[in-house]
Amino acid sequence: MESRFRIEDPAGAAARREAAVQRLRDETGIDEAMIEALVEGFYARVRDDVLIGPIFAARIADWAPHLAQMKLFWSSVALSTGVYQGRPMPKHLPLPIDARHFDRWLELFVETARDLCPPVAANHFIERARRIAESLELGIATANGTLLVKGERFARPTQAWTPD
Ligand code: HEM
Repeated sequence: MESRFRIEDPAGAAARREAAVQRLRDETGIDEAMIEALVEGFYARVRDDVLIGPIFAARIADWAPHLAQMKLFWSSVALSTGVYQGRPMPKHLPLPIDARHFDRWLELFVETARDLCPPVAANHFIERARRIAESLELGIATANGTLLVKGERFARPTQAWTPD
């Protein structure tokens, strides 16, 4: 009855989870201080960016809670700590964004990770950021009535130029 024992052994499950988190910390060198520096550094660049900065500025009045949430998110994503409880998809579906915005977001993320983290850690963050960005873009496309095939990108129709 190995499997029943496991289900009824929350202390054992917690210990196994803790060991898995520790393995990820050891393998990647990622810790809370690195996540904090990455998140702070990344959103400083985002806020200054002409393409995606205004999208955040229009929606985030108080950055402290957003940054705190993003640190929990990256702890969960990079180290599987489970400390982030949110759902990113519904927050992004109403945003006026497409492939161009995701490309810029990723460009800034890659630059920041490479500047602030050793290569193994940077690659670990970047690989996960790419996967999540792709799934958010896919979700946004679907919500806008476009089914993307693998490798296809979501482009909103550009506004026609009119003289004023
Ligand atoms: C064009 C790209 C993106 C833009 C403009 C964008 C913008 C935003 C904005 C404005 C919020 C705050 C929403 C709110 O609180 O109402 C937000 C939240 C968030 N974003 Fe993004 N985002 C982008 C891409 C990404 C990507 C690629 C990831 C993950 C790798 C991500 C992860 C998150 C998370 C975890 C939250 C917090 C959700 C929560 O409150 O639980 N975003 N984003």
